[in-house]
Amino acid sequence: MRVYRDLNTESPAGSAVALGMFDGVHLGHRRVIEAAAAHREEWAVTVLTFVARRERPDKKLFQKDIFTPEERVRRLSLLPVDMVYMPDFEEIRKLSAQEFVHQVLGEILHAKVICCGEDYRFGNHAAGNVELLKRLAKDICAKVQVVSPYLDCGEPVSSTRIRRYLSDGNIVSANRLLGTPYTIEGTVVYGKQIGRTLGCPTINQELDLYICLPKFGVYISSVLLDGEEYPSITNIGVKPTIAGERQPLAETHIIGVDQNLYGRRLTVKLHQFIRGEERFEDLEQLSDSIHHDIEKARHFFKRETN
Ligand SMILES: Cc1cc2nc3c(=O)[nH]c(=O)nc-3n(C[C@H](O)[C@H](O)[C@H](O)COP(=O)(O)O)c2cc1C
Ligand SMILES: Nc1ncnc2c1ncn2[C@@H]1O[C@H](COP(=O)(O)OP(=O)(O)O)[C@@H](O)[C@H]1O
Repeated sequence: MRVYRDLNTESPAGSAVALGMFDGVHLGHRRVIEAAAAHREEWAVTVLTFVARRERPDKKLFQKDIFTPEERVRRLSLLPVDMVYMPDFEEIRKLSAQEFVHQVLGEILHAKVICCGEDYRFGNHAAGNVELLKRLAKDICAKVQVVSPYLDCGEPVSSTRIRRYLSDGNIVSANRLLGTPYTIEGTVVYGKQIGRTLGCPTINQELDLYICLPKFGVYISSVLLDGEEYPSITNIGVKPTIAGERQPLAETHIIGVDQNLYGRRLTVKLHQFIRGEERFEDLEQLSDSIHHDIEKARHFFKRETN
């Protein structure tokens, strides 16, 4: 899969284009991509998305994304996609609806088939809708395929729903809608080296503050290490029991591993929320609670394998 971070490269051939933000690359997004991928024998399967602005001019944050753009690309790369165009939003923001279809979809992507969801908007001030897309697509001899919303429990699967589940700690529902577990990816950094004194060393990963963080608390998780998946337990939060700065971290104890992991880039999958983060009276109470959490994780994986 080739990834272009701007619109300067013309598609070498005709393409079946999936349009959308695709934040989360959830089950609904996959339907749109599958609709484009159904034309793979004939056309290159191309995802046209963009990197949203993170701050407003007044420095306030826009709505946070589920995943970083890098994670979005990684998830897209697991699907039948040949090319991803992911320009900065600024590059397409000013284009009128007609310019977007004629110039971007027509001249750059050579779109032959255009797939999108019912609520897809495009062009300056998001003025274009699916009806206008169908009309303008005729000018470039492309067909439009509108994919109806994919439902879960009778409700459309949406990035908004997933964000809400994440902030409620409902990781099971978030994972169901994502179609694959929510992940945290990052380099292992040094902490205060207290973990090992509690009998629970943890890999510490910094969290991107521009993404929608899961509810602070403890999660049953797993870590992919040298091609093998290990059970683990993760705390996401600011560890209020420990004095010091309050940068949110993901801290994960990997069960059955004793290895120096500093500097490694690792992926942690979250499976189940077990409790909120607490401020304990002392380190002994914290340690007791962590060991209780580890037991719960062991039990969870024992059930999974039986
Ligand atoms: C399973 C688990 C649960 C945790 N729960 C809490 C908690 O409820 N409150 C808290 O302040 N810290 C919690 N922590 C974070 C610990 O305080 C932290 O891992 C420990 O102090 C070691 O930090 P270090 O990596 O800087 O050495 C938890 C860590 C783990 C692995
Ligand atoms: N089972 C394990 N799970 C997580 N980290 C481990 C494990 N065994 C050894 N380690 C190593 O120990 C380090 C964590 O020890 P810890 O005392 O918590 O230090 P720090 O405060 O720097 O995170 C990890 O970064 C990793 O290199």
